[in-house]
Amino acid sequence: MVELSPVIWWVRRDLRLSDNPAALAACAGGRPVIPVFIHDDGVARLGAAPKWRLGLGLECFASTLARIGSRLVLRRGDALEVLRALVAQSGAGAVVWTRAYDPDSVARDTRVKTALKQDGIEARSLAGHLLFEPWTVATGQGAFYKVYTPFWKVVRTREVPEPCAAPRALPAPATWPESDMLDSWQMGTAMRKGAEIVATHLRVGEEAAQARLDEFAASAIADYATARDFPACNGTSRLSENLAYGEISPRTCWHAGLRAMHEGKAGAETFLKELAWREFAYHLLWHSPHIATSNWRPEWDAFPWNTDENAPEVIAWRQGRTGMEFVDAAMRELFVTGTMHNRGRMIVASYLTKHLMTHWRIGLDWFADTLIDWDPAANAMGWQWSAGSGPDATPYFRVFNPVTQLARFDPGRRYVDTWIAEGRRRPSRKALSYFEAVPPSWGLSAQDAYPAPVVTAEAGRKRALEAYQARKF
Ligand SMILES: Cc1cc2nc3c(=O)[nH]c(=O)nc-3n(C[C@H](O)[C@H](O)[C@H](O)COP(=O)(O)OP(=O)(O)OC[C@H]3O[C@@H](n4cnc5c(N)ncnc54)[C@H](O)[C@@H]3O)c2cc1C
Repeated sequence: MVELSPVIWWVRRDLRLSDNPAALAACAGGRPVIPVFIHDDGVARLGAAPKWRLGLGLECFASTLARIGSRLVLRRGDALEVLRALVAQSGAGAVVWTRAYDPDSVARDTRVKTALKQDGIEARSLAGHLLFEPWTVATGQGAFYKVYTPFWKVVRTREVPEPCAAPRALPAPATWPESDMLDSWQMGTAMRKGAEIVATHLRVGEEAAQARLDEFAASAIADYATARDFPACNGTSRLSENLAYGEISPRTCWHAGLRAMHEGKAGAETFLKELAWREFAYHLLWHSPHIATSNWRPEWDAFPWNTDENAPEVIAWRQGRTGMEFVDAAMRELFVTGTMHNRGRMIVASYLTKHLMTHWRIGLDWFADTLIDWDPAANAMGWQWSAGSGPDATPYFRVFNPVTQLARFDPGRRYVDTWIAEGRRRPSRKALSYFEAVPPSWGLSAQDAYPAPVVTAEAGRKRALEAYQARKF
């Protein structure tokens, strides 16, 4: 019997079988499916933590595929060259993938699609990473939304299709193309010894992601609207880690939120609103890709930001040694767990860009290196929102005071006591693990004295506001 020509499923940030339209499209015609992940420049450029976490996700996804009689082929190189070589080796007639929306991926995918079509290969990209394609949400005038609230008003009433079922099997080709060994990619090299510590906080893979969603929807979602603001509470879903690698689909999360809402769980609508913030971030990135690299409002180019990433106060910020407990606790949480509570992200970003008057790009780059849930859209929007330079941003003159924020959102000081060791008689295990995770070259010890503020809340605010008032725009 003549074997049907295979379909290549180009796996990217969609490490799941359930609700994966690209996976379904690949096996729809009963042709053999060759799942392939390509380590290209985009992967090479990833920061230490997301690259390492991606490697763990790939390992897990390869086992998922093996359980249904398939494999994950790993190849390294330029995406188009790799795909062309695979087509030639396997006789594949089609390539399918899930769409990405960041400018580099869009440019690469456009080039790949055009070239494959010219080669006579069917090349199809499908939705799957978002609830709504960014170009399908538009104002009455056909423009894109720059402010979240009207965006939310439009998308909240939209029908989100139910998640689709996972394929039970992916037909295997008669001969599997050769594959790199994942270990040879050394995805975790830049994490050094920190990996061992961060690893204890991860939940990797599709099953873990679904379990996380189920647990959240069964309990914490009810109090989410208030508990989500208190970093000492386990009040949020923590799904950003899995959404970042596509280990769960946003539709699956959305429908779990809708069900919880219909069951009368009070916090469910707020959860849907947060999922819509993720959509909004992609909406902005798609329509104004420069948000990832430069001030969304160009007048901010003239602002006197500090751009020296080695300035002592910036080093103190990165090391969680600013002397501002809320800021330091959050920066240490980041280093030990690979994530940071949203309240912490807003406070450390405000402190860096306002109290320390440092360019948001320095913070954005640090997050891109250290966050296991790094997301190109949410990170860019979060930093520009915090700095005041973005669309729908918090105004620059609204300076988060890290001292009053602490009193308000960590009234029992559980969060800061969890993460700061210095000066405590019995520091927590997590606070101590920070000193195990950091590079020895930082020269930090739990026995050090806790530092005095590099800039106090009042002095930093005054300096930031003076600079803002003296601005030429
Ligand atoms: C400076 C800054 C940088 C950020 N960088 C990232 C990043 O790199 N990756 C990332 O996923 N999020 C980022 N965020 C957004 C937010 O902090 C995280 O999504 C959230 O803390 C993840 O925790 P969770 O999964 O428990 O969220 P939950 O509160 O359970 O929310 C559910 C989901 O909604 C989405 N969401 C929630 N809040 C936001 C938000 N403000 N913006 C966009 N999506 C949101 C996330 O996908 C999240 O998983 C950033 C925020 C700021 C202020």
